[in-house]
Amino acid sequence: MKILIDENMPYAEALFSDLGEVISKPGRTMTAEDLVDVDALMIRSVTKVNEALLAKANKLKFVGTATAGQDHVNDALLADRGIFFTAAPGCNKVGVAEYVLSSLMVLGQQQGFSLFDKTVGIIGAGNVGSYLAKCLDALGVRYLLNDPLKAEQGDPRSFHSIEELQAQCDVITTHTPITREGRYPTHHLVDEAFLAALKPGAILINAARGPVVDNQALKRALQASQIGEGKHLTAVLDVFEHEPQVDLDLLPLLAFATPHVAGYGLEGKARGTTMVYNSFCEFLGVDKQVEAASLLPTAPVPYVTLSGKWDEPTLFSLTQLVYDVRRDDGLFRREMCATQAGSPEMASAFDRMRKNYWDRREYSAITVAGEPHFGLESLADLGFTVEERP
Ligand SMILES: NC(=O)C1=CN([C@@H]2O[C@H](COP(=O)(O)OP(=O)(O)OC[C@H]3O[C@@H](n4cnc5c(N)ncnc54)[C@H](O)[C@@H]3O)[C@@H](O)[C@H]2O)C=CC1
Ligand SMILES: O=C(O)C(=O)[C@H](O)COP(=O)(O)O
Repeated sequence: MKILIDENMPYAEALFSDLGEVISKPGRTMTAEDLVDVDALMIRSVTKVNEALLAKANKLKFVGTATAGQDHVNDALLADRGIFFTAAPGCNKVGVAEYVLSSLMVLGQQQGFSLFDKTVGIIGAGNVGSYLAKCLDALGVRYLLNDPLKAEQGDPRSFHSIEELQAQCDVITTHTPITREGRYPTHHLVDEAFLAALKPGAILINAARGPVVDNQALKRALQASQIGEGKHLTAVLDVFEHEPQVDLDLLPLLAFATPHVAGYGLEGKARGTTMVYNSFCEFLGVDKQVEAASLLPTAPVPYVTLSGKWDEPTLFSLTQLVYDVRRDDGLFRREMCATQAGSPEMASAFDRMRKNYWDRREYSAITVAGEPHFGLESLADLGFTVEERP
């Protein structure tokens, strides 16, 4: 059996080699030719599964994407051809939420505000949005959810309109799929009118898909902010319209910019790979299942002892010890600015940074020890592993 995998899928080569012959290729440039005689295809978000890719897929029975988003896969086409399809919903929700928290805490330090005083608007209350809400609950930060689809499905949480978010929220963060059809399309959900309706000084974060935000409208709004006109907006983008190409006029206007790595924790990638692997084993009727946690190394700083009840600066230190968005932002700007807009070098640099991504961890990789009254419960709710000491 031949199994073709994206080379940017940690742990996949070792796991899938147990089941067949593994061929590993860059996901973005896979072609129809690569699928000749291939039985199973394991991908990430950069491989478009469409008619063109499947043109020579004479043996393909299984496609697995180790990602939450599925917009790169024509699932109806796979169903038509009788090819089994599986994804990894929720695999990287923790990484994305921790990306948002890092961005907000660093911005708080830079701009002189406390996250605890802010109201956060979460658009899209699925796996990522709900996990972020759980983290904000742990910290006691106010938030409003917007998700008309969940509201219509009878989800018992309290949902708010976009207008309410725009009027009340200091931060708006998008966690929807990219959709162009239906009653609630998300393509350019954040457009000129959306931006114009935000509170002055608002922060916008997009770690969903690039085209959820109209990048040209955002650029105009940020340019206006810079010359003292408009709303004084701040924007953080992990995803871009037309990536792996990046608008070099937009880049300097962003507070933080990263190459689609918000969900790139090692835990999240291991979950994505194992979810697909476990599903493939079930599909084959092979009695094997792998726990993502069993694949993970110990974190560089696995244990921290608190000397007292945590406060905001301590929370900052603890969370940034795990993930500081400035690390990715700095490298990304250097890499992008060394290339020409629209060039193949820019695309290569974008993908290289993702392929060679560092071993970023999630909060759970650190055990925080302290006395029971040090506020360990909130840290546990935020995702840290905690150890109570008498
Ligand atoms: N930057 C990154 O590294 C990552 C990006 N993503 C992106 O984030 C998206 C969300 O991820 P998950 O939460 O795991 O997906 P999910 O499918 O669990 O949740 C998406 C939510 O968005 C809601 N939604 C759809 N259209 C909406 C609209 N017009 N307005 C408000 N809400 C709407 C849905 O009802 C659903 O509850 C993914 O589809 C993917 O595109 C996901 C993981 C990592
Ligand atoms: O899961 C998703 O959806 C994502 O956006 C991925 O985290 C992006 O990573 P790649 O699949 O492009 O490596």
